[in-house]
Amino acid sequence: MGLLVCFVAVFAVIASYFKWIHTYWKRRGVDGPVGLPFIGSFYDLADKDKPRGFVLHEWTKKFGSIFGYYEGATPVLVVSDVDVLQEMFIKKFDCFYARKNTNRIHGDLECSQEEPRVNLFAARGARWKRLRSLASPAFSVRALKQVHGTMENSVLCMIDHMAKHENSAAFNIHEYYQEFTYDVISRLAMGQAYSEQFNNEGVNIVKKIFMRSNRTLPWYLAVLFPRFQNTVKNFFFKHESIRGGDVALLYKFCEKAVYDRIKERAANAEQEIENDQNDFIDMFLDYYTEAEIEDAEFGTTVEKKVTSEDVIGSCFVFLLAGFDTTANALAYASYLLAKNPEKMHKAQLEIDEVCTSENISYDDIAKLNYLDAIIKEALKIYPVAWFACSRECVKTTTLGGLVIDKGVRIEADVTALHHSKEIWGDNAEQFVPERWLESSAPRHTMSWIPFGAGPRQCVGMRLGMSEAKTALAHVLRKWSIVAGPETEEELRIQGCTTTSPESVTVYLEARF
Ligand code: HEM
Repeated sequence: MGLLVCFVAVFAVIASYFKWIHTYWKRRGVDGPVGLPFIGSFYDLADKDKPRGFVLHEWTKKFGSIFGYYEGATPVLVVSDVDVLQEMFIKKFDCFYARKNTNRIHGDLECSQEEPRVNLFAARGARWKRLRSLASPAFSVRALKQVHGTMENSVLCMIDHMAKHENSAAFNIHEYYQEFTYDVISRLAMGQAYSEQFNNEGVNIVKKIFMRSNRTLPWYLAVLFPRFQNTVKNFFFKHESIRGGDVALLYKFCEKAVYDRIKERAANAEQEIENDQNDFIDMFLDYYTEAEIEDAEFGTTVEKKVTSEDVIGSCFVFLLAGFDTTANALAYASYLLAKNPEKMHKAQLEIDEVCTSENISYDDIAKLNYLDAIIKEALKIYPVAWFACSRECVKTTTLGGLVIDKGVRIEADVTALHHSKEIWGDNAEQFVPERWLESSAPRHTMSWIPFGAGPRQCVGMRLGMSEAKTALAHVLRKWSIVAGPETEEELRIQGCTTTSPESVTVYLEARF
């Protein structure tokens, strides 16, 4: 009996705590969805078949450009007001330098003793600054020009694979883009020597990681008790939503690649042989140390040093981030082109005029303005990585006059921005690449943020854009992408992290 009373009392305390927490926004005069007891809106936002970006957008329509919800015990603010986003992403970056990472359960992301294997995407504070300063040179124009040949070679291999569909039955073009982007990132980041499209077991592993459901016990526990995230992580370490299953398999690839390279470099150094590798691992390992790194406070200068765990974490995130986003962007662009043949012909004319040699150089790509506009427009209509456009408040401050406490998380409703008639006019939701070529008044910098914004904007943006343009330029030079009876009337979009089309079914018609 005594035990039962205790249990009821503890339950009552927890329930009252959650009830009180769930009035956080109301107490501040901010509207929003009610959500379920304890878990708030987590369940609604964790459905793989209804990506959370769509749910958030429905709420924006109902509650306006600033509203709040609860992910378990954590208040989250959703913003689609351009000035408030500018304040958060840029002006007050010092108070919002952490990305919202609730469900990744990575432990303390600023402390290397707590979480040695952090990656650039999840890292915070001075750790993030250190990793970012190491990664950025790999994505500079100079570096991209150097790797353009390798990337174009992967495009040509994709074209060879696609050729079997020429003037033939409809097929899912998305699969080809997925093989292609995984191939590119494996070659650039992991030192894979040759193209391995349709022969790379990593592709299925990564696809499965992106298609995981978030409705799992460790995630429920982590959102319910954010203060105990680390305990949850340690207890469920081998669970597939943390470091088990496909995630463990992918980490194994990265571990092997990094440790093999460390050994190879040590052997080369002994024999005084110069390193001839030139991928991301090698670039990171130029700053390798076996000593433990003590990252200071955010805002202090960072030393360019990495541990093997940092490098493994970064390779892991490059494989994920470099694969899905660009493949999806290509699939959406292809779908829009198939549905809008007149725009496709316009792009083909531009490609024919600019790309007069067999190879398409980095400089040619820079001249393809209409193709650039097509990809931007595709990312406007279908933002693929809105979940990443988020921050966590690390120092209590204000946003748009509203007090934001440390620990509160903020998400941008990217769809609301990209589809806003106020920003883009009456044709906001239509496919109009021409809008990018008009010299009308410049739009607010937060109107289009498929790559995020501010100092934490996507580090791979240039690589993603140049990959997408090179691939589409080669495809459209050879074929027209044509819609037919099998082409989806509307795309079925899924995913808990990124938004991925289930399939994009098109025909390839030879042009010449
Ligand atoms: C069309 C392609 C891509 C899209 C739409 C995209 C989108 C995004 C977005 C929205 C963010 C969050 C930015 C923010 O918080 O402000 C991000 C971050 C990131 N992306 Fe991309 N991305 C793409 C391609 C790539 C590629 C090719 C790579 C690398 C190989 C990459 C690596 C990363 C990394 C490492 C971060 C974290 C950066 C940081 O926190 O400092 N992305 N990306």
